[in-house]
Amino acid sequence: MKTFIHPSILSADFARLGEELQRIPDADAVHVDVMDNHFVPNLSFGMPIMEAVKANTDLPLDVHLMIEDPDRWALQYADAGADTVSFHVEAAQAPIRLARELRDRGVKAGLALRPATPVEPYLELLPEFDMLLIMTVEPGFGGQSFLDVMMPKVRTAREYIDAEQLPVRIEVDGGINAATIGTAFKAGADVFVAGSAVYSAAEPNQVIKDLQAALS
Ligand SMILES: O=C(CO)[C@@H](O)[C@H](O)COP(=O)(O)O
Ligand SMILES: [Fe+2]
Repeated sequence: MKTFIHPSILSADFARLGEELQRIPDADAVHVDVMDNHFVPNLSFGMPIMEAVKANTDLPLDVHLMIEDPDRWALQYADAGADTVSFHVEAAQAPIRLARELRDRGVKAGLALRPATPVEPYLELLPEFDMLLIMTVEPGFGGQSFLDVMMPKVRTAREYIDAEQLPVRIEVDGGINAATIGTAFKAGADVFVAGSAVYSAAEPNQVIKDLQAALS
């Protein structure tokens, strides 16, 4: 199975964002965490920073919206040059309509689940999506510990996606590092977000290479 490492710039130095983006040349995409202080108890950044990120990297942008009312805001991120826009099903009014609007714009649609949200009710929606984002920490902050208890959810999703032969990736987000990535991979994930593991290191790109090596 092809795998993808997506560093999260949430743990980057925002004062030097342009340079930070140049420090991860072996990343498969940049994970962009948008938080509104309502859906999660933290505020990160919105469209101006999204535009600055877009202007300072050629890597695809994997946008993770942790916001209320994504139906209202998600298309702006698509129009600003996202490769993928993931929104939380707990916050969306009309997830299928929104996924179709994103895909109509040529942008991949991702369905994100908080840790306490079961996957089973949403499996049949997956043909409408390109990615399932399974949170492996409570959304809101970088640097938290990986939740092993999410692995049955990843396995359930992997079994369904394989049985139905759906071209849907499974992204795990939160607490991914050299010690946890193998657990998530064995459960069936193929996209791995890593924020603090990458950006707290002296050489972020070496961490990306180490994570890739751990998967091979
Ligand atoms: O969406 C989120 C947090 O809500 C993540 O994308 C974090 O940014 C990942 O950070 P680490 O757990 O890897 O430090
Ligand atoms: Fe994220």
